Formats: sequence, C-alpha cells, structure tokens
Amino acid sequence: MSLGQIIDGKAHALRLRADIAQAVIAAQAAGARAPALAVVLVGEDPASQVYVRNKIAACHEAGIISIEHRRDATLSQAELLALVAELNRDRQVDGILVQLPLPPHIDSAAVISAIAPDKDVDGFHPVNAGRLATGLDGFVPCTPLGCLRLLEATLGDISGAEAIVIGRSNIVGRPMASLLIGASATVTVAHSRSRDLPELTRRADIVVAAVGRPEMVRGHWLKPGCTVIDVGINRVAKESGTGTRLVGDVAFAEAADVAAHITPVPGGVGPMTIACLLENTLKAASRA
Ligand SMILES: Nc1nc(=O)c2c([nH]1)NC[C@@H]1CN(c3ccc(C(=O)N[C@@H](CCC(=O)O)C(=O)O)cc3)C=[N+]21
Ligand SMILES: [Mg+2]
Repeated sequence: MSLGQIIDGKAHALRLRADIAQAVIAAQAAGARAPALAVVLVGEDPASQVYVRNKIAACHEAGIISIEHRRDATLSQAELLALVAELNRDRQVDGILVQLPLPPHIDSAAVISAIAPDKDVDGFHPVNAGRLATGLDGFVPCTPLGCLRLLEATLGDISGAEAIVIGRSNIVGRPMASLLIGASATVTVAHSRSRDLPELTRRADIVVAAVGRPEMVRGHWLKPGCTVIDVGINRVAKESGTGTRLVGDVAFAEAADVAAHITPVPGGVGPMTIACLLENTLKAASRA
C-alpha cells in the first residue's frame, strides 16, 4: 500500500512544453524567427538514438527548429571540434547539444569546452557551471533544473528544508546541489565514499537520488513524509521471463510507503529533462 503521492513528471513536462510553445508563438508574433537547436549525434548507441529522436520530436511540437548532425563513430575529435566551431559561428543556430556519451577516442570535456557558452543549452560548459556555482544567470543542466521545477511545484518554498543529493556528477549531482543552495535549502552531497548513507538520508526532507545504481535507496533510509526525486534510469533484466524493465535509483514500492511525494521511473524526471532543454533553447534564442 502506497501512502506517497506520485509526482506526475510527464504531466508537469507537458504543461511546461505547452507554455514554451505559447512563448515561441508570441516571440514570432513580435517579429523573432523560430528558435533553432543543433543536435549532434556521433555513433550508433541505441539509447542515444532514442533520446535524440524524442528531443527532436519535442522541439518540433513546440515550434523549435531542430537541425540534426549525425556522424559515424569513426569521426575524429578534430572533425567534431570543427563542426562545433561551425555551429558556434552560425547565426541561425541558438542552441547546441552534443549528445553524450561520445565514442571513447573523443575527449568529451574538450568538446563541451569548445561550445560557445551562450549556445550551451545543456549547461555543461565550465563557464555555465561557474555561473551556476556563483549565482549568476546562465544555462542550468536540464536534469537538475527539471528536478527543481518538480520540487517547487510539489512543495512550494523549500527554504530551510534539509536536502540530500546522492551523487556528485557534473551533469546532475553538483548542479543540483547549487540549485538547492540557491533555493535556500540546507544541502548535503553524499557519494560512494560517504559514511552511513542511510543515516544521512534519514535526516532529509528532500532526497535527490542520482547515483546510477538500481534501487539502491531503500524505504527504511527515508524520513516519513519526505519528498523523493529519483533521477536514475537503469535498465535491468525482468525477474520473470525475457526482456528488461526500467528502474530508478530508489526502491520505489517501499519508498512510496514512507515518502509523502515521490517521482516514478519512467514518467518522473526524464520527461522534465526534455522540457527543460526546450526551455533553455527558448532562453538561448531570446538572448540572441
Ligand atoms: N548532451 C546530453 N544532454 C542530455 O541531457 C543527455 C545526454 N547528453 N545523454 C543522455 C542523457 C539521458 N537523458 C534523458 C532524457 C530524457 C529521458 C526520458 O525522457 N525518459 C523517459 C523515458 C525513458 C525510457 O523509456 O527509456 C522517462 O523517464 O519517463 C531520459 C534520459 C538526457 N541526456
Ligand atoms: Mg541533461
């Protein structure tokens, strides 16, 4: 039996996408051209193909032009850097997204650093990471931005709340911690070396799980009435029969018995990531 209210990320994302579509129409009525996002996909990774397809479909629905640049996995780093430089110069391109992961012979950090910071709609460039960490306006990574939007929609003001972020990646954990600090929460960042993670987690009013370990966060780790945001997307073998299913970093059924609010996987954070990419692309176009 579940006590927790399930946070409908899909519904929140659809509302945000409808708002963005309206804003795109309004900007065009005022004489602007449609926002344009360049999406670069290197190689044939099946998950990346699906993500890119979903991003492009969401752009289209919001009136955002997407320009896909597919290259095969043998593309050299120099060739990719040349493509990024061309997109930086292209005045018709507002946002640039280079889908990760890149093939192993390419240095992702070098590619990310080559993107013009004001076209970096992923918010991964060190300049945008620095802007976020210092409280300046810039591009915020889509996944943590989506998590903050869900928290604020669910809880309203979170100032003074105790939050724990489990995971310290540049893509989710660190920027999530910065956003929570900006919202005046009291923030703990835990990771694989943290001592007594269950005890730390039990203190928290807000738990953001972004470790990439299937169902690691257990129900008895949680404070009753807390809010759980599950960033994990783990494909695991089904118990019975063949095929795989998607699970988060949180053991959902037992966590839902303890938490007041919890995001599901799928249908939680993932759809908000895409909606926030559109939000960032609109922002990039508005600043041009
Ligand atoms: N440059 C770059 N930027 C990214 O933002 C980026 C990336 N590379 N590489 C891969 C990750 C992953 N990511 C997701 C986006 C949407 C869902 C999503 O919509 N998930 C759905 C469905 C999941 C499914 O069925 O597979 C859900 O959770 O309900 C998931 C994951 C963006 N990423
Ligand atoms: Mg992201």
